[in-house]
Amino acid sequence: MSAQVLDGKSLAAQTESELLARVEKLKQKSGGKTPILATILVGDDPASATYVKMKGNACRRVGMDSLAVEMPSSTTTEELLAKIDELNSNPDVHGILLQHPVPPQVDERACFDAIALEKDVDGVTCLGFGRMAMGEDAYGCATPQGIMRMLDHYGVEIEGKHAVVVGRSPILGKPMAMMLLQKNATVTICHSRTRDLPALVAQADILVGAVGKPEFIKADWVKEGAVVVDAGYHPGGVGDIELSALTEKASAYTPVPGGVGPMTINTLIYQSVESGEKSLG
Ligand SMILES: Nc1nc2c(c(=O)[nH]1)N[C@@H](CN(C=O)c1ccc(C(=O)N[C@@H](CCC(=O)O)C(=O)O)cc1)CN2
Repeated sequence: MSAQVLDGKSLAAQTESELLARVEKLKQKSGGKTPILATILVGDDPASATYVKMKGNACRRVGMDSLAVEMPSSTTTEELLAKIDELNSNPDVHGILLQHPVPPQVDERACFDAIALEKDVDGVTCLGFGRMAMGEDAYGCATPQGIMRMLDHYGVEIEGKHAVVVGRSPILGKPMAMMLLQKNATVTICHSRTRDLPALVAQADILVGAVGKPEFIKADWVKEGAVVVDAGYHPGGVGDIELSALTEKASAYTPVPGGVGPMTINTLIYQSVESGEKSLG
């Protein structure tokens, strides 16, 4: 039997029409004000510029505004911290997105953590992560939260399942593992020093590829009937998992493109609308 496609593109589009109505309602209630997402792009990485542009466009599609901040590749940590401080104090800004990666001289963790919790709609602060991991209220990190929203939408059962997350990055693998744990999965986190990765992947009822290497996870490692989530996107339109050979073997999978990527942006926008509602509504 062929696998169910967990279609992030269509779910994101469907959610955008709901968000458009919510923003419209907010405008009426607040005398024409809209939620505003500040996007910060540091340096000239073309892929990052594309993603930030996509985020600005998504804001406009739901009737929100974005405030695009662009800083040169010579930016220092202090300069970026000063900009984040300014945005934290700006009452018209409801969310702040600092695009990753920043140039190497910048202390990215310090800058992420400088974002005020109530404006951390991308879910990148340690405080937000800690609160989420403890089951407290916080905006989830955009990509793993987008994956959780997609699993929920498509009715994928998580409780009691063995979830294997391959990757442990601060804005993907680690929060992904905690979110799955919060939903009562039994979670294994694998990384570059994991021994016998194929054997662990083979145990996954839910497999998340978050390793950042093209087709690193091979189709023949994957258990028959697994739910396969590919959070990678690489040139040539491939993800972290050898997906082409899985369309029959998995029970469900996220395509690349059109799976996790659109849900990342949609979750950022969703959480920005929520933040706008908290302060304008
Ligand atoms: N501060 C952050 N930085 C980064 C994040 C993040 O969530 N927060 N994630 C990635 C990049 N990213 C968003 O920033 C991102 C990557 C890919 C996509 C996407 O929609 N991809 C499409 C295909 C791309 C295309 O058509 O050109 C897809 O998968 O269908 C969205 C967002 C790193 N940085």
